[in-house]
Amino acid sequence: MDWWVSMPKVELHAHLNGSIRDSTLMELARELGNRGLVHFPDVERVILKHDRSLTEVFKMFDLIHILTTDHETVTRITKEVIEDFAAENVVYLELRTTPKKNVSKGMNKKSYMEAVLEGLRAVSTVEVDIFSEPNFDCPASAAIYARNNECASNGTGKKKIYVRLLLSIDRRETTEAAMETVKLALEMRHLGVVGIDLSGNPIIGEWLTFLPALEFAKEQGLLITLHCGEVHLASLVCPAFFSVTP
Ligand SMILES: CNc1ncnc2c1ncn2[C@@H]1O[C@H](COP(=O)(O)O)[C@@H](O)[C@H]1O
Repeated sequence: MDWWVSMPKVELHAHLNGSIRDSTLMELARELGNRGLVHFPDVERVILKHDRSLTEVFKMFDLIHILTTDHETVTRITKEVIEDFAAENVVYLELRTTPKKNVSKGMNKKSYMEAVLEGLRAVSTVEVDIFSEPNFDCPASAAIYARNNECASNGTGKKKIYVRLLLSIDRRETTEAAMETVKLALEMRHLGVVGIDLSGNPIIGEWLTFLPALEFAKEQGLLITLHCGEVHLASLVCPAFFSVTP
């Protein structure tokens, strides 16, 4: 195993829908293609393209969101993403995702997050710990070679990954929708949710739209992460972000 793979790692910036396996995206696209809902060759081209511009990145996310609209798929990608990070010896993962509504699939923000939690429970290659304080006192290698090691989790012989969740507010959302996400995060605090993220296309939306929800989150003790500075114009409002001291 390459040393950089075997080295225990902390991943603090993973977007669920930005971490899906290409093979899964292709499979989902092919299924929708077979049902006539997308034109598979076009989707395939987008998925396999490298060196995307920022605009193309956000078009890609719109496409991915078309492929991952139902609860089962959200559960599947969550499971796979955790297993993939664990396979690369990530021992602590902060996974962020935007709770979504999709009336045609009977999905609301809460049921979306329940599907994510179901994905955490479905992970089989590694023990997922969303509750306990991370303990990195065990030798780093214990996280990797947990078998027969007293640092191994509950005698399962599996290595362990600590996972914490952040709920993202998409810059396309309204103040009310942002507030709904914060309230959901508060409701799910005992389930590994530690914070709120503001993300999405930086040229869309106004900082003031999200401020009430972010201030409320902060008052309630949630941690906050903010995407800022990806494009020059949007960078100009970054100093305002520090009023909520992420
Ligand atoms: C390039 N840098 C970035 N800047 C800003 N937002 C980003 C991002 N990369 C990803 N996202 C945000 O994460 C969503 C996908 O994951 P989820 O559907 O939430 O799981 C994107 O739609 C976007 O809102």
